[in-house]
Amino acid sequence: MTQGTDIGRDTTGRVANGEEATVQGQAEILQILDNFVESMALKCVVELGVADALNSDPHGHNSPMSLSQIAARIPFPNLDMDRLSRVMRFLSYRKVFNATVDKESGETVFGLTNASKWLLTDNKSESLVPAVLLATHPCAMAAWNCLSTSVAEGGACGFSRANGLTLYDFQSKNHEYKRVFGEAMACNSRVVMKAVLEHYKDGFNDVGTIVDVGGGSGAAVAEIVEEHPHIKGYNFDLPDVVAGAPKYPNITHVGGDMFATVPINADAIFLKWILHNWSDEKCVQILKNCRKALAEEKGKLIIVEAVVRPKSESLFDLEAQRYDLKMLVISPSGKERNEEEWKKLLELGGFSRHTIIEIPSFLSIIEAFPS
Ligand SMILES: C[S@@+](CC[C@H](N)C(=O)[O-])C[C@H]1O[C@@H](n2cnc3c(N)ncnc32)[C@H](O)[C@@H]1O
Repeated sequence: MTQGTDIGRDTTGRVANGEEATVQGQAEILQILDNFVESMALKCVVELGVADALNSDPHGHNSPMSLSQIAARIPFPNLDMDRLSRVMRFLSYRKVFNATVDKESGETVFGLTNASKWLLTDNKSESLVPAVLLATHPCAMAAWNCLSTSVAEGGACGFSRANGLTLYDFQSKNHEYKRVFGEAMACNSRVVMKAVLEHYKDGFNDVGTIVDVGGGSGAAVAEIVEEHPHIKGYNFDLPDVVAGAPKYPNITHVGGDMFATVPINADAIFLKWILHNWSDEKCVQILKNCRKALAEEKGKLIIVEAVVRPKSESLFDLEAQRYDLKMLVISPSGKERNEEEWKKLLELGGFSRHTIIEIPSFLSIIEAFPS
């Protein structure tokens, strides 16, 4: 019988000493390389509605379900049960679902885990379904195939190369993609705002007026004001964006251009997921305009953005690193920044002092104060 050396194992099945590091390296690359399998399996169960099926027990017991019980709750009459069982076996191995054997029937039954609860569609502030659908959308995936060309040649980003138009021009022509993109942004905002409101409560205590610069529909500032009713809120965005924004109590929509001026004086400016879209030069312009609009004594800027860290030390550090490449692929100048880059940018924009506050999210809060 062939001894184990040709497969990198000794006779006891242990990886042979001399080859240990090489085999370990192979396994590490395979783990990174095949991460797309997890993404696509997530997409599969989201599109089939598996988590919702597992949550659809009319008595609200959420008891584990066999494959056929899941299938009965999925609206696809030609479901291939063998394929579904393999997808479920894999995602249970990856701890997205909890697979156990039912003592009475001997059948494998599946239940939700803390991870798959985020795949429920009706769990608005705790759902990542729209994020799954955007990340795995064919137009988004095609952009990644142009990553190497965009790095090798510079110029257009992966998204423009793959889809023929910049992200925003493409959305104006492709309404399905625009909807998927918009829903993913709103999903991200709901999830992040929950963390901001729960973990930055005191940060709003001494704020009388707040402006959300690039606030889109105004949903974020509306949530802040709802939670802190002593605050008067303004939502500032491009004129055509605020023209279509819904009305919220205690919120005034103001249209304008943040590169020209922020035309409202305030105690605080909220800047969520704006600066990562722009080059350093453009960011400095925005920051200087925010600085001019802030109260001299107690004014502060509340930035909500990723902070890229060199090593994985907290739950979300990998996601912040990944987001930098996501920005690289969809935008010619957008990027995520590390602590040093934030410090430099803020100083150039007129904010000499800042504190980074970690919240349970892949975004952090950066409180910045005028000099
Ligand atoms: C990525 S979205 C972020 C929206 C929101 N802050 C959030 O976190 O969901 C960027 C926003 O910046 C706005 N924006 C782009 N250019 C702008 C400008 N020159 N002046 C004001 N707002 C602008 C866009 O309309 C959009 O609503």
